Amino acid sequence: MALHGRVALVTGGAQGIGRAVAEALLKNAAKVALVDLNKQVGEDCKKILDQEFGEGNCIFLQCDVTDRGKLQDAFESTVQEFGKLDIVINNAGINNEKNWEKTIEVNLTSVIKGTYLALEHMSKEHGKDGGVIVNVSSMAAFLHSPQQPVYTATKYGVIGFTRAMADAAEEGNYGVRINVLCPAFVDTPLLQSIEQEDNMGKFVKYKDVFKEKMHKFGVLPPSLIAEGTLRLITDNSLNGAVMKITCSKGIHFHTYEALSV
Ligand SMILES: NC(=O)C1=CN([C@@H]2O[C@H](COP(=O)(O)OP(=O)(O)OC[C@H]3O[C@@H](n4cnc5c(N)ncnc54)[C@H](O)[C@@H]3O)[C@@H](O)[C@H]2O)C=CC1
Ligand SMILES: CC/C=C\C[C@H](O)/C=C/C=C\C=C\C=C\C(=O)[C@@H](O)C/C=C\CCC(=O)O
Repeated sequence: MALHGRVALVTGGAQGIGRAVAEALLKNAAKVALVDLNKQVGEDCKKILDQEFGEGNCIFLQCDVTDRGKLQDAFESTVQEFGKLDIVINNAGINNEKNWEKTIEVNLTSVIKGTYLALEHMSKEHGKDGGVIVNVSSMAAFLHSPQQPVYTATKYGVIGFTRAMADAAEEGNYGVRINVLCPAFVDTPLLQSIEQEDNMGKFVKYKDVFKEKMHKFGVLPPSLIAEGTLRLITDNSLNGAVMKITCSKGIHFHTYEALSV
């Protein structure tokens, strides 16, 4: 899929990885809807992106992705503003082992909601023209994080759901490719949460262990995650792909043993 003129919706688009993906899309002449809970950061981000890429290419929609109605409104507002929808990045995520139910709601349940809403607006089964969905998991799904058991579970879940949906999309001829992104540690505000008892709960006592792991594996720039995301969007051969991005191997793909059924 070429990006020029395409319309993308990015959840968690106000900062971090989501903002880097939005910037990369705008650099390639796509239109972007930033969907984010944080009104101030989102409006500030839009102002900066408007200055860099010109007005009319980016909108900010304040939305809590856990609120299905509000998320549906965000999809509809995006289509109303730009006339169509081609790309959905289900990126919004939190790291909270204290309020772990919230973590499941944001990191997994809302990715499922976002995927189903994306299909309602892009799939040929709904009379639309097709598109691409990228769901954001983590390397925590390959090197599970004892300090983040529920976060880890959500990221495992995103991979399983996305791979299953990719097969469903192919078998059902949805015209939609669905891929999953698994970054290692990335230099975003999310990393600050490991220091907070409000986020880590009883696991906060392991913050030095966590920091050692970050030192060992390194911390990636958000721009590299954006580069990988654009590859998942533009490479028409990729459906059900599990992209890993690490300091040691850069952008690469996880391969699974073929099922002997
Ligand atoms: N930073 C890292 O080391 C890694 C992050 N990831 C994943 O990448 C995704 C983005 O993370 P970062 O950019 O690092 O985090 P971040 O905290 O810098 O940005 C996340 C954005 O999502 C928004 N958000 C949070 N809850 C929301 C909700 N309920 N509704 C709407 N927006 C909401 C926040 O306001 C924020 O703007 C997450 O899914 C995270 O799990 C994956 C691997 C590594
Ligand atoms: C507060 C930040 C919260 C979450 C950040 C992120 O989502 C969690 C990451 C957890 C683990 C990261 C592991 C990184 C591993 C690597 O960088 C690899 O180079 C290690 C080598 C092999 C991994 C096994 C494999 O590739 O299958």
